[in-house]
Order: sequence, then structure tokens, then C-alpha cells
Amino acid sequence: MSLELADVSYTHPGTAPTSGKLLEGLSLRVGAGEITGLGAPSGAGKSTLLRIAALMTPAASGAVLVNGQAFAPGTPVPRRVRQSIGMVLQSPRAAADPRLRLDALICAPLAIRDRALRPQPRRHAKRLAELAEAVQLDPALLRHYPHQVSDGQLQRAMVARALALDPEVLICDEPTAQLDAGTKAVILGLLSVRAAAGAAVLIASHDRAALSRVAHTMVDLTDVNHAGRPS
Ligand SMILES: Nc1ncnc2c1ncn2[C@@H]1O[C@H](COP(=O)(O)OP(=O)(O)OP(=O)(O)O)[C@@H](O)[C@H]1O
Repeated sequence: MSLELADVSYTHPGTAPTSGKLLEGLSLRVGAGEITGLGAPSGAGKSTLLRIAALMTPAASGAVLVNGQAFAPGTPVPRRVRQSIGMVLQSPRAAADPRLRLDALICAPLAIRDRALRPQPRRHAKRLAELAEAVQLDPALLRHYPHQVSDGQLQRAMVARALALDPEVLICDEPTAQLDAGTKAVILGLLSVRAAAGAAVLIASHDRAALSRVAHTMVDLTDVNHAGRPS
């Protein structure tokens, strides 16, 4: 599947009108089987852009295209499209529900797919074991709550969660920020495997060196964002 942002603009609600748009006229395409690495100075709007790309935040104008199907702001997003997108949010602590053990957190997308009322780790034990092994998470940690694991362990759990449904679009915001060099390489390798399987993969990171080792294309947000530039 491909992922495309077409002429996207966005301003955070409540932002002073004098401060102008955060994103304007932004277009970006990630083809099927490609990894695009996104870099930007802190505060430039990377996380905002990724949330728009993942159809979590509606743009003010423009469209997000998933495999050519355009979603303008306000267009309903079918379940099958939502479920084809995996997202790793920037802060695993903020993203993880503190009431769920890691096994439930990781298999929550499977429960949503199955329209189950709550995550069913026992039912999905085989997939959980595969995912834990892929992200090099000690299976004993699956029974722990987020406050009982390190930031890096929680980050790996959130990557496992994003991979749970083998997403055809994968959007990752600083997916390796908490990790040592070896584990970082393992996680980036997993994202490469998804791309090799045909997924469109968009990764934002301040770690340009690591990102450029796996990305087919590197994009600097400031080069594709026209906010603040004379028209
Ligand atoms: N909910 C919000 N309401 C108002 N402004 C916001 C909101 N979220 C973010 N911003 C502002 O939007 C800008 C972009 O934020 P964003 O998190 O997208 O940046 P970023 O490029 O991901 O930064 P970093 O690399 O530091 O994580 C920042 O100036 C931030 O202050």
C-alpha cells in the first residue's frame, strides 16, 4: 500500500492566529515497499504531521491518501483502512494505558480487529510470543504493567503492538529514542522487514545516521512545509 499527503495544512486549535499555520501546502508520498525517513528541528511539526498521516488528527485542508483512496478532513475512515495503519507514538509512557499489562497492550489491536470487548492475551498467546521475540522483549515482562518496565522495554512493547496486525502502512514517531544501539538496529530491521513485505513506512527521528541506514528516501520537514514562506 502507498501513503500520501496531498497539500496538507494544519494549525493547532487554540493557537494564536498571529502565529500562522504550523503546516501548509505539505505534500509527501511513501510508495509501497518504501521507507521514508523524516527529519526536522524540534517543534517543527513532525509529530503533528505523523498523526495526520495516521488519520488520527484531521488536517485543516488537503488530503491523506491510503493506497490512492483520498481522505479529506471529515471523510469517514472505514475500519479496514484504520486497521491497515500501524502507529508508534513518540512517547511510549503517554501512549500506553497504565491499567493494561504489556500482553494486553500488545494484543489490543487484535481485539479491536475481532470486535472483542477487551484484549485477550491467552487467546493470542502464539502471536504475542512471536511479537515479543521479534522486539527482543523477555516473555516474563509480558505480565508486567507499564510502571514495572523500563522506557526502552515499554517502547519495544509499543512497537510490537504497532506490528500486531502486520500493517500495510507503518508510521513511527521516534521508534528507537529509548534504545541502545543494538536494540535500535533490531527495531529498524523489523520496520525494514515490513517494508520488504510491501508496506509503506514513514519514520520520524532525530537520529539521522541510524535512519538513513534503512530509509530509501530522507525528507526534511522544513523542505516540504511551506508554512511561513511567501506564497
Ligand atoms: N495540542 C497542541 N496545541 C497547540 N500547540 C501544539 C499542540 N501540540 C503541539 N503543538 C505545537 O505545535 C508545534 C509542533 O509540535 P510537534 O509535536 O508536532 O513537533 P515535533 O516536530 O514533533 O517536535 P519534537 O521533535 O520536539 O518532538 C510545536 O510548536 C508545539 O508547541
